[in-house]
Amino acid sequence: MAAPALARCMARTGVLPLGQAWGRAPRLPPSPLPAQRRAFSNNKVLVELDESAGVATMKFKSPPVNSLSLDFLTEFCISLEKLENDRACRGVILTSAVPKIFSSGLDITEMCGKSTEHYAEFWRAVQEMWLRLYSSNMVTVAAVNGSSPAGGCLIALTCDYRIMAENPKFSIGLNEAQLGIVAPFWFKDTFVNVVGHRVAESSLQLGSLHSAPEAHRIGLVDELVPEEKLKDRATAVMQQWLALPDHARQLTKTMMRKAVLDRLVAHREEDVQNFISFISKESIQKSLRMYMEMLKKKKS
Ligand SMILES: CC/C=C\CCC/C=C/C(=O)SCCNC(=O)CCNC(=O)[C@H](O)C(C)(C)COP(=O)(O)OP(=O)(O)OC[C@H]1O[C@@H](n2cnc3c(N)ncnc32)[C@H](O)[C@@H]1OP(=O)(O)O
Repeated sequence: MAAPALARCMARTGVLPLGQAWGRAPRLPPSPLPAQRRAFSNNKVLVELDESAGVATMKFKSPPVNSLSLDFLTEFCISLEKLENDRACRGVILTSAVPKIFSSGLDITEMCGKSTEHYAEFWRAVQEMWLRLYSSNMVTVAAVNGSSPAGGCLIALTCDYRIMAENPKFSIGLNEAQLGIVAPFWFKDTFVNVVGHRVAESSLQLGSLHSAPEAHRIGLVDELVPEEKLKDRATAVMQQWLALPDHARQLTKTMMRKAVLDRLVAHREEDVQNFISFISKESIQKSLRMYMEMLKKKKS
């Protein structure tokens, strides 16, 4: 691949190949030192690590809508990898610093009118984000504090647990079909693993965006809480998960997710080529352009 974002990411962070990350020694519980907080930030995400609790909070901060651009995905992977390699961190809470939006999904402008090389680089970055998060040794909790269509929903689905603010105006779902595009098999597999085949089948075909209460009813999110309680509830859930020995939880997670992860790892390049040929079609480009125009018109 021609100087892809992930190659840069690996060069900068010394990231291990995915398979090796699984074989990593179990995390140690944090040492009983006085409470210590560390923070690091880049253009797209802000990370605060509470060393005494062993928990990091990663806040998406890419206004206006936290769209998953190539830059965002690269910075996300770098931050996640830093935490993954930090023995003081056993869990991460993903949330948004942008009011009312968790993430608007893949950045549509990255999929419109670009070169084949760009599509390949972008798609590899999307794959990498999912592979790293789905196989993370850390406990991952999504604190969904806003709308979360498509790729934004995928991020939440990829976590171990989802808590959503109970605002009925917030929606979540894999709405790709509404854009005239198709969620790839690993989006679908992740969705099926959370909500089951029947719900996933109709929701995916209709490209449904579910209101927060409906998302809870179909099991897309695990619980709803008032927005002002979201942070505290995510912290409490995290403590509950971290009360268990890491090695038992990690091995169980690996067992539950391995088949789905292995499927993409085995077909990664094929999946990139499939994305390129699909997204390059003139009919698909036209659908995406029309969708972007519709978003703009909605504003005026
Ligand atoms: C073989 C496999 C092939 C393909 C697989 C591809 C899988 C794709 C996965 C995806 O994630 S596709 C993206 C799907 N996302 C959406 O449908 C969300 C679209 N956005 C919205 O619905 C809304 O913007 C909102 C997130 C609900 C926020 O609404 P709000 O009213 O607050 O903001 P507004 O609509 O005015 O948007 C502000 C600004 O941001 C631009 N925008 C919004 N979403 C995206 C996006 N996903 N990518 C790029 N840009 C986006 C929007 O156009 C506005 O821009 P402007 O200020 O310049 O007009």
